[in-house]
Amino acid sequence: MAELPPLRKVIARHGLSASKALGQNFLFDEQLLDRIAAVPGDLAGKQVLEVGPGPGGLTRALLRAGARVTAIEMDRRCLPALAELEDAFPGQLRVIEGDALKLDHAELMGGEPFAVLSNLPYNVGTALFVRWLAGAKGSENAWPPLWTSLTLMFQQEVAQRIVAQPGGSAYGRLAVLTQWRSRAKLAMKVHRSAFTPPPKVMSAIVHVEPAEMPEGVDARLLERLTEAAFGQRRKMLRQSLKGMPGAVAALEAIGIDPQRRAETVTVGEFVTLARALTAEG
Ligand SMILES: C[S@@+](CC[C@H](N)C(=O)[O-])C[C@H]1O[C@@H](n2cnc3c(N)ncnc32)[C@H](O)[C@@H]1O
Repeated sequence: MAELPPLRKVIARHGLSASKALGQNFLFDEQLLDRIAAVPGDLAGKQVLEVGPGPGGLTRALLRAGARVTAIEMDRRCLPALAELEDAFPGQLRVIEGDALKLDHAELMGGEPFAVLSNLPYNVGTALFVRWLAGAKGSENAWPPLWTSLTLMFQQEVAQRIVAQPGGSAYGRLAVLTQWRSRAKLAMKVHRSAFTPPPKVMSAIVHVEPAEMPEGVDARLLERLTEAAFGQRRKMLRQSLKGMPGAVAALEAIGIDPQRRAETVTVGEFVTLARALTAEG
């Protein structure tokens, strides 16, 4: 295996001070990076999309695991460090300079299945996550998607919202829109001190795999439903869903008490409600 210089040396050699504007917080602990790369399971020979490789800490771990990596980075200052990795792992790494929010990932990956691993600025990470959850090419019923798993670093509070169960304040739209056709788990917590510079908040890695798509449910309708229900989460459903034609009658028809609040409604119940409204509609 290629012998690589320590990441801190690479950063110093290429003058890569972390840019606040680009949301850069780098990871240097190679053992931690290897553990993150192991979250999706064996990656040997598999296609991986990494967004925001920066100086390439996670990229190295993925290459060591034998993955075939396509990495999208918008900070051109990082490209020379990434080019060194391309040389060290011939034929295993392809670096694309660009904004991941503006690229068609399925096209970039040649229409082949791929795992996604990423440590991104939190705002970009959440925007991409919502887009990946919408399925291939952002089309709501393109399920299963081309991605086989998403292993993503989030601010811990957002990670908890993704995996949340009913009954608590973390449970909301993000949990329902993730869990209705995916399995999501909190894979590991990452202390803020692991980053350079350390961010203000704690982080966590979430791992998501696509599950079977429930039949007869219009994804857009489910989105509208959760928006209305959680938009007024303290109110009873009969109040918060008043603006959605047929919703209150459908609640009664499927045996959900309209006096309940959104945060008590399970993902399965939201799916049943969306199915009833889809059939009506
Ligand atoms: C939090 S840093 C992490 C870097 C590296 N993955 C690590 O763990 O050390 C995020 C990286 O994402 C890049 N980035 C930010 N927004 C991006 C976007 N829209 N498209 C591609 N890369 C982006 C930044 O330039 C930065 O290198």
